[in-house]
Amino acid sequence: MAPTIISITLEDSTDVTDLVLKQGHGVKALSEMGLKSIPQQYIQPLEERLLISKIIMPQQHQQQQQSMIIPIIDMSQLLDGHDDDDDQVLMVANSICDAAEKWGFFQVVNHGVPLQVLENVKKATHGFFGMPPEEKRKYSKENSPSNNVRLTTSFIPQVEKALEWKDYLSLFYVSDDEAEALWPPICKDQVLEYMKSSKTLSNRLVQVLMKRLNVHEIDETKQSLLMGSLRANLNYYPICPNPELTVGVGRHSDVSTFTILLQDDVGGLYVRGMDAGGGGGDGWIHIPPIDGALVINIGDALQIMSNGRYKSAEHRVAANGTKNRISVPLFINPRPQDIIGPLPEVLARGEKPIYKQVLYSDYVKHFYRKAHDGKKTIEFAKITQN
Ligand SMILES: COc1cc(/C=C/C(=O)SCCNC(=O)CCNC(=O)[C@H](O)C(C)(C)COP(=O)(O)OP(=O)(O)OC[C@H]2O[C@@H](n3cnc4c(N)ncnc43)[C@H](O)[C@@H]2OP(=O)(O)O)ccc1O
Ligand SMILES: O=C(O)CCC(=O)C(=O)O
Ligand SMILES: [Fe+2]
Repeated sequence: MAPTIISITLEDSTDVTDLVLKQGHGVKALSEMGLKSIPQQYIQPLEERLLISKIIMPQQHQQQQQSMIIPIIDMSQLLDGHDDDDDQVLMVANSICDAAEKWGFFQVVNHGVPLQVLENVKKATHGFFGMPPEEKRKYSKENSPSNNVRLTTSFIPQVEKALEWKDYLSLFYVSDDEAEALWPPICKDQVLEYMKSSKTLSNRLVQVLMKRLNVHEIDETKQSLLMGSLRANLNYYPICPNPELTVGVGRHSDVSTFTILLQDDVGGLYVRGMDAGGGGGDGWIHIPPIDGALVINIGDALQIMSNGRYKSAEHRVAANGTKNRISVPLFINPRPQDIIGPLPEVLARGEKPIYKQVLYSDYVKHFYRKAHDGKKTIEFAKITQN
């Protein structure tokens, strides 16, 4: 679809807020106006920009050690119905749990989600953001018929000191009927298909991760606690005239149990590296796009339920000066009404809990109350020593 021509010039900050937020054109419209430089609202403080000096180059981490590489895991053995005691299955399961403990990030291939489903959802994302503004505006907070369908920009513009160079449509799954009635027709079927065909992968990942936590049977209550709600975000990062001054997404960890992320071939997702002692380092490692792969990252809810054993990794997205980028994270979460805390099976080994029991919707609301701030959200659930 041809880009919409917007015949206005930006003279002051009110124009930007009005155009991007109130009129719902998003940052995509700013990108398509051919600005020579980004409006001042998007200029991030120096400490939040991704400086080249902070990027850990692949050659560098190969030289440093093999153990600095974010794993790419072939899931076929796990999904092919082999016995759980099969040596190869055990090896794959161990790689998943090790990656979740060390990085909180890994990529999977042969994951069972048909590649056509992934292609369709990427195409549908472009389709949605390519619609005329008056069509997209129907899904903004002011116009959307439901809180479960929301088109917005940046992260939470009302509370952010500097905006992020991203538009996104957030779709919270309640039922097929609701999706049918309320989700944008241009992407509804493709997102539903993506959600449904990711179920086997999600179930298998959860089984494997739970086994290491001493949880051998996932009954209905546990299943719902770990993966009772689903949200898909359709992220659109348009070309940015000054990518070095802003961000696509600021440093954060997801609040999910875990996230399945589909990215296109543009690149720009970075995860925080590790220092020699295994703590968070100050370098950033690129998660390279791999055709047909999915990125898996552990979220805060699983860090809390595993009492800190699995790590919700801090990650960020760089803005891009030459290409539009899309990604489609699928957040697999507890239900809003669930109470989350360290699992009894984890504490049964005598570990002291480091997180308290919190209502998941309180946790998520706390996340949405502030701008992205690295790993600070999880402090909401920490037991404070006195
Ligand atoms: C990292 O970059 C991101 C990440 C994300 C999102 C990540 C995730 O969503 S992960 C999983 C989230 N968990 C759930 O969705 C659980 C189910 N949902 C809920 O529990 C509730 O919807 C709620 C989130 C707790 C809010 O419910 P409610 O009490 O009814 O309040 P609301 O009026 O709906 O919202 C209050 C306040 O929160 C913000 N907000 C809520 N939902 C969204 C959303 N989908 N997108 C953006 N902001 C949201 C918002 O500030 C609301 O205030 P308003 O004044 O706007 O009403 C997303 C984006 C990233 O860049
Ligand atoms: O676009 C990406 O690669 C990641 C986006 C992300 O981290 C998120 O939406 O939570
Ligand atoms: Fe994220």
